[in-house]
Amino acid sequence: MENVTRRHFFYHGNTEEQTPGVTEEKSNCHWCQIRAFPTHQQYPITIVNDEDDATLPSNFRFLYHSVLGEGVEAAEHSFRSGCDCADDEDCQYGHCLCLQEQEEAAEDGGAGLDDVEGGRKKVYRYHMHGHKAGLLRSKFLDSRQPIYECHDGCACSEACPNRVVDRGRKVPLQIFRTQKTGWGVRSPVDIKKGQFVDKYVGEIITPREAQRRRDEAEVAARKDVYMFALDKFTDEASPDTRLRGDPLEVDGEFMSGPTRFINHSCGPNLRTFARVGDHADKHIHDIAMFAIRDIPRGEELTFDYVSGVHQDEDDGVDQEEKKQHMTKCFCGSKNCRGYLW
Ligand SMILES: C[S@@+](CC[C@H](N)C(=O)[O-])C[C@H]1O[C@@H](n2cnc3c(N)ncnc32)[C@H](O)[C@@H]1O
Repeated sequence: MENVTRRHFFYHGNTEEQTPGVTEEKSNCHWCQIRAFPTHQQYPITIVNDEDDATLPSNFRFLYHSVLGEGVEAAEHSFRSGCDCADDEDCQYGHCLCLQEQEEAAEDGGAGLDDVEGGRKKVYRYHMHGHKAGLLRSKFLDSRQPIYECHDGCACSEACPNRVVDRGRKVPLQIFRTQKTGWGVRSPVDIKKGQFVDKYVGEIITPREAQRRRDEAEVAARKDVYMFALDKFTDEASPDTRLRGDPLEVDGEFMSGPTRFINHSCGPNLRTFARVGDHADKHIHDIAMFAIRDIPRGEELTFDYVSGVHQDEDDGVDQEEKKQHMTKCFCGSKNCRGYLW
């Protein structure tokens, strides 16, 4: 048990007057932090270690939502907009305001435009009906296009089929001690191909702050594994000035959710997707993780840390010399590339 948890284990219900320091202890306790998640009863996060005496880093704090760092702001209310589809069924066609750019992106990238029903183009990403409802459709599992969803600024209901990430995580997760790669994550329930698992949350920071943190880190690449650039909509020609220049980044090293403990695999079972709700918040878009195949309960969840990043083998540096400074990959998959970075 973690020291801080052990200290206040018997004083959970006590007030500060009864047990001075209890408030601070609770706020630093990982168990109290995950118990405070609104999804705790239905989809709890658990932490187990059957391998050694390690505990989660004491300077780590669980977050349910990302927090905005200094100099980072969400859009003003007057810039916000949502769709006006009064009928949830309508949020699958190209005329839904939330999906209009998805249609354009689909035309650009070739993945997305779909069936035409009664002359109306269906552009939704998720299965809408039947036992697959809510699952990302197979043809998009390889897509690099962002996912556009309806949100609380829309006229459709909370049950709208195009609000999968918006409704949040629907699977319990367990952070567990692995044999070779520190902490990892698994689920005590089966996860279906195309199912949304969770978002990567953390502190959203400016590019300047991100660079400062990299410079401060002993090994920049080691810091990089906790940082996600929110660059999906970066465009020098964008009329939205927040989308020009270097993007904001999410740092999950010291504040994040359970996905911060997901390890890398060269043959992963999850993939990350950029997801946006209100289009005014593209600069702080979500990083959403979906299963790319059926995952039986208990199997470790993994994603490819360097997916889509071109690694040049012939960069002029002696490969053997380079390997001495690289981190060995223990993913064990048959296509393992051997090194993390
Ligand atoms: C984002 S963290 C994942 C959680 C981490 N295992 C922990 O205990 O906090 C990334 C770090 O986990 C380790 N790791 C993740 N995947 C790995 C792999 N396939 N092989 C070796 N180490 C891995 C590396 O130390 C890496 O810097």
